[in-house]
Amino acid sequence: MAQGVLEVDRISKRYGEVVALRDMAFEVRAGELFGFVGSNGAGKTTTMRIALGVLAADSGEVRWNGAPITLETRRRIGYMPEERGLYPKMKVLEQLVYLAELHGVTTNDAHRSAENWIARLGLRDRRGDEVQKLSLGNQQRVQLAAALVHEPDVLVLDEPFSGLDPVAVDVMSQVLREKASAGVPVVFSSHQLDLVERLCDRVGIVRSGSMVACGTVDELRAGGAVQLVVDAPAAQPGWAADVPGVRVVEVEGTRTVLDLAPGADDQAVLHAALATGPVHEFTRRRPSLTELFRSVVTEERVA
Ligand SMILES: Nc1ncnc2c1ncn2[C@@H]1O[C@H](COP(=O)(O)OP(=O)(O)OP(=O)(O)O)[C@@H](O)[C@H]1O
Repeated sequence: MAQGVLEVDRISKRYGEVVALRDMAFEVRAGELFGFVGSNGAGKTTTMRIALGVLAADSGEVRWNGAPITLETRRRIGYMPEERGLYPKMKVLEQLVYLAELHGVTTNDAHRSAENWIARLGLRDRRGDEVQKLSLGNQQRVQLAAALVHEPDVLVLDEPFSGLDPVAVDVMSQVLREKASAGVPVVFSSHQLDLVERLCDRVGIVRSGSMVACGTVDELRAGGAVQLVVDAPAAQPGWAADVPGVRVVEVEGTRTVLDLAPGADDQAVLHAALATGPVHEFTRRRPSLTELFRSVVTEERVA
């Protein structure tokens, strides 16, 4: 039996004519922070709702520890929905205690845990305020506390970082890292790819309802095209256009970033650059997660 693993096994889902998910598959292991990325409408929220059991898949299965998700397992998942689901008129502490109790925590433990997360997430001064009176960022901190207050075995978070200030981003990152280190599988969606790249053990890129790339950031980058960064201050636009197997990705001031097709000759690029004048930098590198993501999304638009 797969212990401490959340498995999403070829789930499909249609909304009428719209195919939201097509054989979506991945797993999140104990102790792992998994970043779930994809363009708007790619299917992230639908996947998370199905994983939590609030939405049924047309086919496929989500398993926790090798068994299909049941009502009982659902209680052990900490979920942060995209449309934040707090009671606006309820006070912060009261609300967290209530939510913990709903998950089966005793009143004493619920108080202890709620106070702990309130302190940890910088909400001490706000614990007696109605949620609706908090700023959006603080409401989001409460939402994270709500996902954590019953000390869940799995964390599924839909865009937990959106709208947070940099300090709150750091606190959120630390909490997620700690939870993962304590053996909790953590999956979260985000459009902040630099953050995902920095934070996650593995990343899944979703396109049109399916997983199109999945692995560590290094594995994904190793699968991307080799890039060259060339700083040739005297070069005119189009200086590399005649070199076979080369595509200009972007121009940053005097630096040009180029994709090299397999088998393309980097020395031919160097010759073309030297023909324009001095060359101050000539570096091979792999694409960043953001660049990989862009190329996946571009393929989506072309397809
Ligand atoms: N209740 C619904 N009724 C009809 N279509 C829906 C419904 N919910 C989602 N969809 C469609 O399913 C597809 C996947 O949507 P989903 O919300 O899962 O994407 P997402 O990756 O979370 O997007 P975003 O990054 O914008 O939050 C989209 O085409 C969306 O329009």
